[in-house]
Amino acid sequence: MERYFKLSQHGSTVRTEVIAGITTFLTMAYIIFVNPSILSTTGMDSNAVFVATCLAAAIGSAVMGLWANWPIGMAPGMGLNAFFAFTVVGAMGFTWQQALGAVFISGLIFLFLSATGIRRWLVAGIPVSMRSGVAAGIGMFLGIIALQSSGIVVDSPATLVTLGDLTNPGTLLTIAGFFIIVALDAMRVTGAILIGILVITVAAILLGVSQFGGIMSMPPSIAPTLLQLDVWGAIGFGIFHVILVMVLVEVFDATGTLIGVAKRAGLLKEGPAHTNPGLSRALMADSTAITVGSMLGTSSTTAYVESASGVQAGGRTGLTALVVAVLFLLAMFFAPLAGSVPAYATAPALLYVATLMVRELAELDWEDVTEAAPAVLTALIMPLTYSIANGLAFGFISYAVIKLLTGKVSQVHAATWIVAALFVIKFAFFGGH
Ligand SMILES: Nc1ncnc2[nH]cnc12
Repeated sequence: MERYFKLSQHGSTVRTEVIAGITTFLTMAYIIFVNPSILSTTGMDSNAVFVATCLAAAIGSAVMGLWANWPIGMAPGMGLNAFFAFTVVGAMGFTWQQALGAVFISGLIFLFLSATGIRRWLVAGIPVSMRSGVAAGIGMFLGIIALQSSGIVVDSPATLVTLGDLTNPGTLLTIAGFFIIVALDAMRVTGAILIGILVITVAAILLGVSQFGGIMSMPPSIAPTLLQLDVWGAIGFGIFHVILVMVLVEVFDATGTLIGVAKRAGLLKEGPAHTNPGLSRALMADSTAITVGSMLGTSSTTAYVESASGVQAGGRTGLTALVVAVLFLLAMFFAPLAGSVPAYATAPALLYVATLMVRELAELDWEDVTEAAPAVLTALIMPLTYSIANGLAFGFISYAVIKLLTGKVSQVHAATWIVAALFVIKFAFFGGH
């Protein structure tokens, strides 16, 4: 284990990695309940999607751990599942089988881009300033997920967002959990985040704020979605523009998350990011998981920003991801137990990590607005449109345009132009979707 994962070389131990893996899993586990509820709006069997979600997350996280040796959990992504259910099937009228076919093809294209040098060239086109913007934006994205799921921030017809009901017991538990985690982590207590999550879970159950759902249940059948993808139907029905959007969002969602979380873990120190062997392998793991996931019956799998919580808990190697994988497998049998951890308990962990990741903005050269403005825009758009890929899109487009207008075109990488143009085309044809 030590030799395979190079634990001591990364300054980690088996114990730390296990704690990190449990921490990341707990912050991601909501997806095994949320994904079936979103995808079943297309007519997919929600029990089968539950199993497909657990298996896709387990396989993706295992490949990430064993092949890339990075501490990053994978699962079907939010945003990507909504695009699948509400846009491709709901609004455009494709069948869910054809949509799965499109996910499969998008995974193969992503794999092709990763295996050839194209993906590396695309990553090289992300300016250094924007990389800080990505990490900070991911922090703020975690922040809004936490603030919303805990009820601290709620929607408002007048101002879009507003303060929630701070007398709600669940919301108060989140706030208490945040203070517990910050205090424990400041005192360098091992497993601070995990302790915080568990303390709030127990308190929520004791106070009757959330229910204890039981421990075990047998997994349902995956047959209704297994190998149901319709690849030829997808091609035949002219779904190419859907595939293009999927590839664009998958590549930049994954790249953004991987760069942001790996930067936080100190895994991107050597050399430029685009030549980092870990990143190449991580993206191969990502694209493989997308393809496998579509065969099982779920929308695109991606690297999870919530992994930043395990990194904060000390996770530095693939062993963390392998622990996440094992827990997703177990979750098929322990769904009631996993469901007993309420959002109120994981929100404080995500909120704490959010506060840490925004620090990346300090790396910016604030004297040069042609660098700072696109980076800040990248960061702001991520939480406010609930999408990492949208943040990158705004960053790329504004970077290119601002450099053009200020006579600094020579500083713009060719890949930046191409990606900016692709995103403009995407927005022109798909609007906000
Ligand atoms: N699409 C996504 N990208 C990264 N992390 C996520 N966590 C949940 N959905 C995600």
